[in-house]
Amino acid sequence: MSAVAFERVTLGYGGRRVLADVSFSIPQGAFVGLLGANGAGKTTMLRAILGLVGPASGAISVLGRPPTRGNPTIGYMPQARRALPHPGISGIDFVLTAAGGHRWGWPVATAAEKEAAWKALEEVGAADLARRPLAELSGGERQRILIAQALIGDPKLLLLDEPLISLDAAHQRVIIDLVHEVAERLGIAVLFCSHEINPLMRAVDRVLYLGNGKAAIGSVDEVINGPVLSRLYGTPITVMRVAGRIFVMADDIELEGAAHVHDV
Ligand SMILES: Nc1ncnc2c1ncn2[C@@H]1O[C@H](COP(=O)(O)OP(=O)(O)OP(=O)(O)O)[C@@H](O)[C@H]1O
Repeated sequence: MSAVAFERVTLGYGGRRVLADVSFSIPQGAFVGLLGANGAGKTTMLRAILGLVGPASGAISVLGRPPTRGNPTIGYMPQARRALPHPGISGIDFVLTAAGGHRWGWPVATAAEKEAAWKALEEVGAADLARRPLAELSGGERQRILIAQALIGDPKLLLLDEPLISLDAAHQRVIIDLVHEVAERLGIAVLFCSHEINPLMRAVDRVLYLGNGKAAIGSVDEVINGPVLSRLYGTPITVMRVAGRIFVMADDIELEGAAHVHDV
């Protein structure tokens, strides 16, 4: 049984297609980098796995079952710009919202919910940060709290939407190593959405690259090369490796990294 399987899946909004006839599968416990240009459909794919966007055609399976909303086997970390309810909330109260310990806006967690929240915070080494307001934390510290929230309920699949956004290279490395270590220890498959392959190279088993409505999956070498990316971008792409880093270029413009902009 795969962690995630897409069989000839088409996704879109209204009549507008985002992905067309896409098939792939992700084994349990695999660490997969989900890449693609702005608007390629990364978030839409995560939303489909969460059961929030239904396929126009084809079949999606998540740990052997069709997607359902509120699936407890999935931990989801939305993009930070969409994630925070209000800045004054403390880390522990934020994590408790995922444990079900907030009702009508009040923290009325049961002992079991509190225990689950502190356990998740400890998994990511964030228990010391948890009583501080999220607004006071650095970007890297806040990402730890968001990852802790995604770990509530002992998921078997983690969907992380751009956890590296607005982090410097050193903090990116810390977050990737943390997710890698926790996922390996707990046997969790990870779909790690990023706009750049380089920071992920130390952790990924596979890359799932989206573009032009299509997807390619495989090792870094199998996917991040001129022929495959030219197909996904619909334009001639050159892939260069310099000092262990990969540069994806169309004409003289670097496509990954600098070209990928978010309104953070
Ligand atoms: N709720 C929606 N209704 C209509 N169109 C949408 C909706 N959400 C996303 N889209 C469109 O679907 C396409 C894919 O968007 P999506 O957010 O999945 O891309 P992405 O790869 O995650 O992009 P980014 O890297 O910018 O976050 C885009 O063209 C976007 O405008």
